[in-house]
Amino acid sequence: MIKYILSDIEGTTTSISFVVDTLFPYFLEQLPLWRQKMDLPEVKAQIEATQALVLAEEGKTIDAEQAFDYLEAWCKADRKAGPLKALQGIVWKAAYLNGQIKGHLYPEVADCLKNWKEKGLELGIYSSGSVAAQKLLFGYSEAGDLTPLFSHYFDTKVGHKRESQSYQNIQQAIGLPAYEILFLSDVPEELAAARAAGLQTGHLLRPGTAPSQFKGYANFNQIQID
Ligand SMILES: CSCCC(=O)C(=O)COP(=O)(O)O
Ligand SMILES: [Mg+2]
Repeated sequence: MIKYILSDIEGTTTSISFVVDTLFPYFLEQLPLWRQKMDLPEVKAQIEATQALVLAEEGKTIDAEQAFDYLEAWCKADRKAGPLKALQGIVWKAAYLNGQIKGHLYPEVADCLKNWKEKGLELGIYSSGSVAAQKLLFGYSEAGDLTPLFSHYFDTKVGHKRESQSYQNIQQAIGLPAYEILFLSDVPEELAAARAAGLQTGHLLRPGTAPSQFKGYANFNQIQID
């Protein structure tokens, strides 16, 4: 019996277009201003993390300006790199707080999440977006503040989404048997990794997503929890 629903964000609760056509352009537009703020501790930490990642991956030592160039290029390439995701969360914060951006949700998502919670299920999020960015999206969503619904938020600090060890780490953090956790995502490789860790899986087939070997659902209303 399912006791916990763990959901992906982009392509599952939220359209890919919101991320690619609203969030990423806002980040890229604001990035030149943040180059001027590279001494802020939270920005400096992500520059240093970018420098460490480039050194590890390419054996190259880069300065802070070059780190910003990498972050810009990674955003344009939709690379799910930890320092980029952390900086995006920092940059997006102002736009959520001043109402310029509201987190997109597919129409049935908020009500389904509330119904599941009322039925006694626990809810969690696992996304490549940073935990801070996840809380902004659900805290300032089109359906209001949904953050009280969630017991846990996981990002790639727990591991990458296509690796089964990440789901084992999540299962241990949640403290329920793996078969009582249902993971929802639009990406079959993520579902395969979750299944390998013993989780149940559901493939969200939002417009533009192709079916796979995993049980598919056009939207959250189709997911029956007994
Ligand atoms: C919650 S932050 C906005 C989405 C984002 O940047 C991202 O990388 C989402 O990836 P997901 O793992 O939710 O498909
Ligand atoms: Mg996704």
